[in-house]
Parts: sequence; structure tokens; C-alpha cells
Amino acid sequence: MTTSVTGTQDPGDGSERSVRAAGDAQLVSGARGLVAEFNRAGVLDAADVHVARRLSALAGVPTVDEVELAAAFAVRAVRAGSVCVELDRLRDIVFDGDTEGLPWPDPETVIAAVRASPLVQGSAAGPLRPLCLVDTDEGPLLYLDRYHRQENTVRRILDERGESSDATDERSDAADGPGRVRDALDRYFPRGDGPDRQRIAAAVAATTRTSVIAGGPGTGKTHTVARVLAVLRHLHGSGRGDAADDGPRIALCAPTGRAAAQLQSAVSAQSAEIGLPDTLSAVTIHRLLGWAPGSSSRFRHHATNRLPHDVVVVDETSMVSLTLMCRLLEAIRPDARLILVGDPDQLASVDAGAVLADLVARPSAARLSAHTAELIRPDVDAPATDDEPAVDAAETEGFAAGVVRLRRRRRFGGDIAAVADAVRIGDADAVVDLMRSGSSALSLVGLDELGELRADVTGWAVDLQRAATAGDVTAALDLLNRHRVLCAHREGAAGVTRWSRQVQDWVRDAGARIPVDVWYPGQPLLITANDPAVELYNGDTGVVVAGPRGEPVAAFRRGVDRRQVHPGLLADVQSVYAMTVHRSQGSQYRSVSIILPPEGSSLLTRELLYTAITRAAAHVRIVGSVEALRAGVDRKVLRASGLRSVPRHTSAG
Ligand SMILES: Nc1ncnc2c1ncn2[C@@H]1O[C@H](COP(=O)(O)OP(=O)(O)OP(=O)(O)O)[C@@H](O)[C@H]1O
Repeated sequence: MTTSVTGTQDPGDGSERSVRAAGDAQLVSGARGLVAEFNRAGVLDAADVHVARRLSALAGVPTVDEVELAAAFAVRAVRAGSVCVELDRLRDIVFDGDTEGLPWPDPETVIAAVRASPLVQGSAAGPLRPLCLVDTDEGPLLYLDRYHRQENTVRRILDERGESSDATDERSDAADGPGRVRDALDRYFPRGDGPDRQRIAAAVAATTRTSVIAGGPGTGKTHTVARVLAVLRHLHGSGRGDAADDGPRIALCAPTGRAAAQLQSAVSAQSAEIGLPDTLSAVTIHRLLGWAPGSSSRFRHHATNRLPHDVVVVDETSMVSLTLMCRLLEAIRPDARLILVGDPDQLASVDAGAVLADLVARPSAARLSAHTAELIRPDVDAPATDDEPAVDAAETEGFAAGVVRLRRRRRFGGDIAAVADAVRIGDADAVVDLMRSGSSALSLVGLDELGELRADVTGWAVDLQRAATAGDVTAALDLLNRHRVLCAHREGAAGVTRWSRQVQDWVRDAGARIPVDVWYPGQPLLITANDPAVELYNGDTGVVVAGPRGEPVAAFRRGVDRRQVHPGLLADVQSVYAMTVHRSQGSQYRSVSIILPPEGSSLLTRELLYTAITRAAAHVRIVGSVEALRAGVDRKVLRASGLRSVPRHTSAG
């Protein structure tokens, strides 16, 4: 059985942003009617109620109980990461709060009231229509107008880009016809025996305006992107294909500073081999668009002042919200190539929207161009190998929509990959069987069986201190990622604060020193805010090592690059003996120990487990009950969005 949560999101630091009324502060005094009852029960937050009431007031219309409730749910939905609310499922989507005994109105009554409401239809008091009702095959969706407009913009731009892809094909082949693209593919993606999805992704990206390169960790997304850029330079540059070639203008970007820095380092590690210029740099999407804090116009680049680039690559797209994707799409030239890269199964953006997952799941009527079909045919027809399954019809439909999912895991495989896949598809029985299979890569332990975890973390900390005290930066940085304790929450019995303290107690009991208020060799560090001055970003981890004169030096590694600074220069930093799964996104460890929150925690979801498990290269230990593990696998974060469905009718708005 799969349940879904739309009621909670993690604000990125792992602290649960609860939708439960947390004491009186969240109760709205003076609220009446249905919203008041749902507020008292903790289903609606004060903000939900306030905004809903203000909408009615702005539209100058008398309050209708059901409409006000629906409006409050639309606000709540955004707070929980969705861009709209499914009106016929109000009851199902509430996970938190005491929902029994609440006066749930009949969905048909709510829908009819909303449909007739001036908040949707406009009123004599003015043209303001702050809500939008969209009928889809899956039922009616209610939006705050702003999100509806953004979603429509995203849909419109993607559709327009899709319709015009043939023109791009022609241009790319103008000189030598389809053979040119095949030659470039052969050069950077030589064909092997089985289906090569990296080559398919490259063919699709080279011949389509918008493409999605999806895949789990270590499936070679970055490797593929770098080579796609080499293919595009080969096709659209002078043809020499060397680093001095003045090829297309390329923008590399990612939603966070850390992801941008990782992308840049991964691309530059390959640039010499494949003839990319070493001047390629990656920036945050905000920086690319020209975000000026405090500026009244949101971004410098927009629909009437487009970005100059011919190719825009977005990494870690799963973390991009609907609003940011909308701004980015508006700013990209219609004839520029957009390549979206990411893992749609990971935890999504903190803000509303899960655009990457939507694009991967979105039904599409697109057909493969004859040219693309010809390029990928050898891989589509190739028989399965041990590493790559054969391509099926559904997958080929995805290619037509520009979506290619890489399957072959290059960094880790075996039982960790198997359990990650079982989590991804929600097969709780398989997950539990694998975790209990006795595999040397997997263990499932209860909270009363912490002996091995304790031995691992103390061994890790002692070795780290030894290498750091000896001033061996390479060894210390290698050891840093040998083991990591990951939690869903920041606070509480299964939270980071408690587990960080526990690990430090164990380490001290083992005879190692963890002084307070001084930097010490072997101190594992976590950067908690972007610090462009030292080029370190929120989520970066490092370690204090003894410098040549015994002075503390904070060492960080990104790809092949190393950064060493005096720890006193770090403005936002803390020790890291445990961290949230959210913060661990984009990192890889030899082994991870995942502390499961209690079964009832709404942060315990399939996406959280998948993200945590796929951080590990060699060993995954899950600490918690079988029931909690099952609950997590069964519970899929369901972010309501209209991008996955085809709108049939929009009531005003
Ligand atoms: N076709 C390939 N041939 C050889 N090595 C490859 C190939 N594809 C990827 N790799 C290697 O596999 C490893 C993982 O690749 P890469 O970092 O591109 O994966 P990723 O999907 O971007 O991972 P993550 O999401 O964790 O960043 C790298 O060491 C890369 O060099």
C-alpha cells in the first residue's frame, strides 16, 4: 500500500516545518467556521487561515465557509511543496494533525462552491481573481493564481520549444547532414555491445531543444553532460573541436552554490580529455539570471532581456522550484538548447514544485524526429547486457519527450543499488528482505543494537584525528567521507542534535579528545551558509588538520580541487558528527548509518530513504524498526502539480 504525504516539507536544514498547530501561537484568534476548526485541529496553520481570509477581503466578497477552507488548503499546499491542491482529495492528503472528527465537507459541495466563487470568477468589486480552478482528468485542481500562471508559463514554453525542435535539427546538420551528428557521437560516445543510454541521451540532447538527462547517483550524468558539450562544440564550433575553438556560448548552472561548484569541478576534470575550454564555469541559477538583492525587478534576464547563451545546462534540477524554473525558461532564448540534469527520485526543492519529476512523468504526444530516431536506433534495438536492460516502448516514448534516464551505475552497484531501486519503486517487502539478507553491504539494526555503529563511528573519529594531527591532509580528507550518520530531523530523539551528541560521547569514551571552543585536528566541519569569499558553500564538509607549525587549517575537497583556509575565516561553520539527509544531497560516503525517525514522522518518506541510501558506496546501515522502514518505503511525497496532467478546462483565473 502506498500512502502519500503532501503535508510536510523539510526546509533544507532537516527541521520539520510542521503543518501542525504548534501551540497557541499558531492558532488564529477570531477565526470562525470551518477554517477555525481545521486550525484548532492543527491541519491548517495560522498563515493558511490568514491568507485565505485576506483573499476574501481583497475580493470584497462575503465569506463562504467551503471556499475559505479550500483557499486555506491551497495556501497550505504551497507551504508543503505542492503548487496546487486536489480538491476531491482534501481528506486524503492530510497526514498530520488530528483529522478524525473534523467536519470534512463533501468534496462535491466544496468544488461547486469554489467554481461559483467570485475568488475564481471575479466579482463586481473588481477583476481580482486570486484563485484558479483547473479541471483535469485526475480531478479539479485549485491554485493560487500566481502558481497557476507560473505553471502555465512553464508548460507553454516547454510546448513551444518542443514544437520547434525540427528546425534545430536542420541547423545542426546544415553542413553535412545527419552523418555529422553520428560522427560526433562516435567520437565522444563510441558504441559498445548493448544499449548505451549515455549515447542516447547525447543524441537526444544534440537534436532536441529541451532534454532531460535523469538518473541516480553515479550513473554518469555529469560525464554525459561534459561529452554532450563536446559534441555540441564539434557540431556548432569551427569543427576543430579543440579547446581553442569558439563554439556555442555555454551556461552551466545549478540551484545551489555547492551544486554549481561541484558541476564546475566535474566538468573541468574532463575538459582537457575532451577538448572543452578550461574557462567553463558554473554559477547558481540566481546568479545566471542576474539576481540583485534588493532590486525591484527580480532578475536582470527575463522574457524581454534574454540570456545570450546557446546552450544552458542545469544540474541538480530536482532542487529547482516551479518559480525558479519559470523565471529561467522565460530568460532562455527560444532557439537555445536547454539540458536539464538530475535525479527525479531524490528529495525535491524546498519551495513549491517538483518540476524535474513532473517533466519525467509528464504525458507527451511528442514524436521522435526521424533524424533522432535514426541516430538512436542501434542502441534502442540492442539486446540487454549485464549492465544495461534493453530499451522498451515506454522508454522510447520518453526519448521522444526529450527524457533519457541513465540506468547503469558506475560508482556503486550490487546490493546497495538493488535496495535503492526497491525503495524507488516502493517495494517494501523487497527492501526488508534485502536489508535482512545478510549482505555485507547492508544491515538493519534496532535502536538496542548499536554496538557496530558505535565501533564504526569511534574508529572513524579516532583515525580522522590521527591523520589530521599528523598533518596528512589527503588521508584526513579521504577519511572524512568514510562514514556518515544521517538523520531525517534536526531535533528530537532521532535528530541530528541528539545523534551528534551521542557520537561525540562515544568518541570521548574511546579516549579521543573533543575539546569545546577550540579548533582541534580531526574536527569534522560543515559549512552552513554560502561563503563566496572563500568559495565554500552551504553543505560543504571539511576537516581541521594540523598545519606545518601545528596551527589549525580547515581543509575541503571538491572533485580534484582542494581548499585550505584558517578555520577562523569561516563565518558559518559547525562540527558535523551527524547531518540531515537533506544536507547530504550531492555527497557520497563509503558507508552511511541512517537513523530512522519514528514510524509516524511525516519526513519519513520514500524520497528521504532513497536519497540517504544512495549516498553510500560500500555499506548502508539502517537504524530503526522494520515498521518504520516499511512506513518510509510506502509513503511517497506527492507534490500536487498540473504539469503531469492535461488541463481540460480552466474556470476563469
Ligand atoms: N561511460 C563511462 N565510461 C567510463 N566511466 C564513466 C562513464 N560514465 C561515467 N563514468 C564514471 O563514473 C563515475 C560517476 O559518473 P558521474 O559523476 O558522471 O555520475 P553522476 O550521475 O553525475 O553522479 P552524481 O549524481 O552522484 O553526481 C565517474 O567516475 C565517471 O568518470
